[in-house]
Amino acid sequence: MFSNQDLTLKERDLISKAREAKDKAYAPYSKFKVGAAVLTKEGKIYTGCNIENASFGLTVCAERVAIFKALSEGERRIETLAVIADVDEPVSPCGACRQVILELAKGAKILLSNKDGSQVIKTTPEELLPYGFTL
Ligand SMILES: O=c1ccn([C@H]2C[C@H](O)[C@@H](CO)O2)c(=O)[nH]1
Ligand SMILES: [Zn+2]
Repeated sequence: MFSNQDLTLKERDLISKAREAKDKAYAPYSKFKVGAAVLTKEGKIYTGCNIENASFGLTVCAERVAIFKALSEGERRIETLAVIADVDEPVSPCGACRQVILELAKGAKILLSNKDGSQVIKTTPEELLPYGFTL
């Protein structure tokens, strides 16, 4: 476990971009706002927030929005993914996102932050989804 001051400036910046994205979350049902930010190997940043729907199963998580935004702009090399939510302990991506991260953010550094960055977990796609399914 790390805290903000143990992180590089780049890592801190990515977490603060994720925090800004969190404020744009559309989460009228759960009221649980999540933000994510992807940094590509070329240095571009794509952000995402969770977007819910009255048909609950259609909800898309912040992580997937950020990753899909990057991929849809042609990006294929994700260096770091940061995720943040207003929680005391680092936010934990759902199973669906873990599967997507394993395939689309292969080799990336994953930063999972609590609300104020006082607790940050640095992990990997493989650690998040051991024995994950791939083709
Ligand atoms: O890592 C996570 C965990 C949850 N959510 C969203 C999905 C839903 O909108 C709300 C409550 O689960 O939070 C995310 O976006 N990312
Ligand atoms: Zn998810």
